[in-house]
Amino acid sequence: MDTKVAQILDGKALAQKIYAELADQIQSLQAEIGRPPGLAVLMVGDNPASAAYVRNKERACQKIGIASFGKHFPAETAFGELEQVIQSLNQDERVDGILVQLPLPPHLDSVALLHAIAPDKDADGLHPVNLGRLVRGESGLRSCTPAGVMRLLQEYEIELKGKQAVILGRSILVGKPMALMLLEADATVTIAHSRSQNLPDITRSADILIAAVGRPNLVTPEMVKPNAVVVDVGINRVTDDAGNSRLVGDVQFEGVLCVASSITPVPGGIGPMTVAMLLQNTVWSYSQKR
Ligand SMILES: NC(=O)C1=CN([C@@H]2O[C@H](COP(=O)(O)OP(=O)(O)OC[C@H]3O[C@@H](n4cnc5c(N)ncnc54)[C@H](OP(=O)(O)O)[C@@H]3O)[C@@H](O)[C@H]2O)C=CC1
Ligand SMILES: Nc1nc(=O)c2c([nH]1)NC[C@@H]1CN(c3ccc(C(=O)N[C@@H](CCC(=O)O)C(=O)O)cc3)C=[N+]21
Repeated sequence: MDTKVAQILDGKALAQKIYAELADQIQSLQAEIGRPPGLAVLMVGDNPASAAYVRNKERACQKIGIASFGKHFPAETAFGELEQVIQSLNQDERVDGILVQLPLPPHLDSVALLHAIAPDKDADGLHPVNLGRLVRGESGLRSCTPAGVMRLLQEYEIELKGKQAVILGRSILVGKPMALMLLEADATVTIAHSRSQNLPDITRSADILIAAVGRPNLVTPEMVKPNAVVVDVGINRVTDDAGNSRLVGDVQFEGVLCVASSITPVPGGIGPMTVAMLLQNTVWSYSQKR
């Protein structure tokens, strides 16, 4: 008997296509605006995973012609200093997008810091004004990871209308905005979290299953409905028996590959899409300066 294998939803390839489109857009806008777009990424402390993400963003910016204003601060930096930096970036006419890398060291109030970012420069879509627009279904700057999931599903023409969508995770960065975007696309949406009971019963009802938890192998083949679409947002660094470190998602990939109809890989799935949406948001803010 042949074993059926799911279609791989290739986020890396789609991200490359989006970069090419953004590079063209920047070229034509630059003649009008007279400067390149600018993105400022603030990182506080030394989180190795964040450092890799920041490097990826800088590389992508360079490739398509966005100026990066990266700033790295020691872990013990005071709230007031970061707030002042954000205020000066809010005023800086060369900067179209500002992102504060999360999580922040525990002494810093991340919500208060996110509120300090000017809503029209909020490339991460996490300011209350932008989250409010999303709740209302208005256009605006949208959270990059869920926007990247939607764009990837759209690229592969995956039907969402009327389908059962289940999201594992309810963070403000991923789970909650993901639920709102799927709802906007007319899916029937369920959000599960660490207190949800009978998780496998919930996940087995999903036509579209989104895992955004941060636990390797949380989603096993038994938890997946045959022919479901499985989106793995999780990014976890694990070390194997030989001592080699690698990235895995929240989904037991090899097992679920034989149950699902489509699946996103890690790496090469939603990670690259997140970076592409961040740059798309930056270019959108930039285009408003015409
Ligand atoms: N691909 C990408 O571009 C991105 C990937 N990520 C990755 O996505 C993952 C989630 O990120 P983020 O949302 O920021 O993480 P958070 O830690 O903020 O949220 C995790 C969520 O998972 C829930 N949860 C924890 N354990 C379980 C469980 N056993 N069963 C069901 N739900 C559970 C939590 O529930 P509760 O609310 O009850 O605590 C919480 O809602 C991480 O691996 C992160 O690295 C994040 C951003 C971008
Ligand atoms: N304010 C804020 N916004 C975020 O969006 C945000 C954040 N903070 N903090 C950390 C998480 C994590 N995150 C990733 C994005 C892309 C990759 C990515 O590009 N991953 C590649 C591989 C990268 C590698 O190999 O190092 C991939 O999955 O193929 C990873 C992780 C965004 N986050």
